Order: sequence, then structure tokens, then C-alpha cells
Amino acid sequence: MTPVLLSVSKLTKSYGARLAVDDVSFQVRAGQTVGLIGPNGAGKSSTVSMVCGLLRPDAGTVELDGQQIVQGLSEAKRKIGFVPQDLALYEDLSARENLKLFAALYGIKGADARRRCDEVLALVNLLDRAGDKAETFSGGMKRRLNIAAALMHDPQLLILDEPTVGVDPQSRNAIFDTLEQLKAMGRSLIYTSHYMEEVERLADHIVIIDHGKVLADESPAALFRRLPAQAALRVELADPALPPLCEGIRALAGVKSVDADGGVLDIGLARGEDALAVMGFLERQGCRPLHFATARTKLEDIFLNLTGRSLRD
Ligand SMILES: Nc1ncnc2c1ncn2[C@@H]1O[C@H](COP(=O)(O)OP(=O)(O)OP(=O)(O)O)[C@@H](O)[C@H]1O
Repeated sequence: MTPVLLSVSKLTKSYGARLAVDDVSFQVRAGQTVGLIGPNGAGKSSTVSMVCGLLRPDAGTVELDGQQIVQGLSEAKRKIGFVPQDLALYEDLSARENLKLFAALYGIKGADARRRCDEVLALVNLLDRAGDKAETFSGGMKRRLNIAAALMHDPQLLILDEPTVGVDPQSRNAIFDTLEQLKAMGRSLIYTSHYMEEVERLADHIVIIDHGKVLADESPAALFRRLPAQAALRVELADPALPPLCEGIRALAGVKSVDADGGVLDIGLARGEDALAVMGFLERQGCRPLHFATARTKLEDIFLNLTGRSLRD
């Protein structure tokens, strides 16, 4: 197994009486992408702000490569790049001028700064707009420039706090391309989001957080295995589904749940193949499906399964 790069241990943070982060622990291995997922107000931003040393925890520690992250300047913090939710750009400066400012903050000068500007602008696909002022950029382009800024000092760990909020689809794809390239370059990422499909696309490991607490800390495959149904079948019948029919389906091996709404049956299955048994049963009962469709269960349902609420209620 690859070595642990970041170790977050028992982080706790309250704002007055509100306990925002409650004993949060997780790890990021070298080259790993960890998705930190939870609904609005779950404590994701507070957690990543503490990981970056921007917010002082009430308790707990953050270690990167064995060095503790604390507030203020430190060598360990140089290994982190942070892309906050709020954009930190000078609107009346060009993309390249903005990046030069970030380079100066990290002591990168002259030819090195120019070369690094070009590299990161290429990574976020903005090289052709290098000379344009940030104020002329779309929201998504500004966010990509923000990612470029966080990459100027070539950090080992890039932390992105909800990078696709308010972003157009084109920039969203460009952001994913950039993150996939960084992954291929062996960088580690922490990505916060309340969109499971985004986290699912990128993450090797998922940490689910709700009301400041970690509910799950697993690989996507392990999370899938926790879902009672792995596949779904929707059948539309000519006749309204009758309760005895539902009972019969429920009794079949591999059927995890049956919901009937008029003539439409939504059936949760242990495996995709279990759909065949359901179709056979319906045929034997003389039911003629007007339409049917199979689907894989979405990881999105794991939050519902863990909390009884949907991720974006
Ligand atoms: N500076 C602050 N002062 C008081 N309460 C705060 C502050 N920052 C966050 N909170 C509260 O702490 C809780 C966690 O907030 P946090 O921003 O960490 O969650 P989040 O998961 O990042 O949410 P979002 O997706 O909306 O950004 C929320 O109840 C929030 O209202």
C-alpha cells in the first residue's frame, strides 16, 4: 500500500455553541484522491480549512508527511495547494499577472515563474487567455484560474472546496480534465462536494460527513457493497399492480424492495441478473409489461441509506 501523506486525527471545531466538526479523522495516501462529501453545512469547509492551517481546531491534529500543520507559515504548508470556495483573484489583472503574484508569494521568480505560469495555465486550459483580465472571464474560467494559482508552487496535495459550484458545464469538464491530469501525475487530491456523481468520478476513497461527523470512510466499491440493492428494475404494467403481485415479487430470491405506484413497479435487486427471475415471475402470472428498464443503483443512495435523508434535501 502507498504511504500515508496526510493524517487528520480527531479534529473538532465549534462556532459558539454550534459543533461544526466533531471528532473527524481520515487519511490521504500518496497519489490518492479523497472525496469529502456531505450536505450543505455538514462541516466540509471547516474541516478543509483546518487541514490547510487556515482555521485553528479546538482539538485534534493534522500531519502532512509526518509534520504537523499549524496556523502561520510553515514548510509543511508549502506542500498543500488550497482552492477555496470564495475566489481570490484581482479582477483588473490578467490571468498571468494574477499567477505571478501567487508565484511571488512562494518565492518563485524570473524564468521559473514564467515557465510555471505557462505550465499551470496549460493544465487548466487557459493558456490562450493568459493576457486577458480576470474580469473578462466567466465564473468557471475564474475558478480554473484559481486552481492554477493553487498549483503555482507545485503542491503534493491539492485541496478543492466545492470547485464546481456555480460553474458552467464546459468549465466543469475542464476542471475534471485538470484533476484527472493531476491524478495521472501522482498528485494527491481532496475534493469536497455535495454531488456524489462528481466524487464518484474522481475519488479513490470517499469520506461521508454529516452534522460534523464521519459516517463512512471507504472506497467507492466498499460503499456500493453497503447498499442493500445493487441494481434496479422498473416495470410498467398494462394493469395496475396488485398487492398480491408485489408480495410474490418480494418473495423472489434477490429482490430487496418493491415499490408500486399505479402500474409502475420499482424493484431493488441484489444483482442485475436477478431481473430475469422477476420477468419470469411476471410472465407466469400473465402480466404483460408495457415497458421495462434496468439500472445500476446510484452511490447517491448511500447517503439516504445511512441517514434516511437525501444528500440535497
Ligand atoms: N465562521 C462561522 N461562524 C459561525 N458558524 C459557522 C462559521 N462557519 C461555518 N459555520 C457553521 O458551521 C457548520 C459547518 O459549516 P461548513 O461551512 O464547514 O459546512 P460545509 O459542509 O462546508 O457547508 P457548505 O457546503 O454549505 O459550504 C454550519 O452549521 C455553519 O453554519
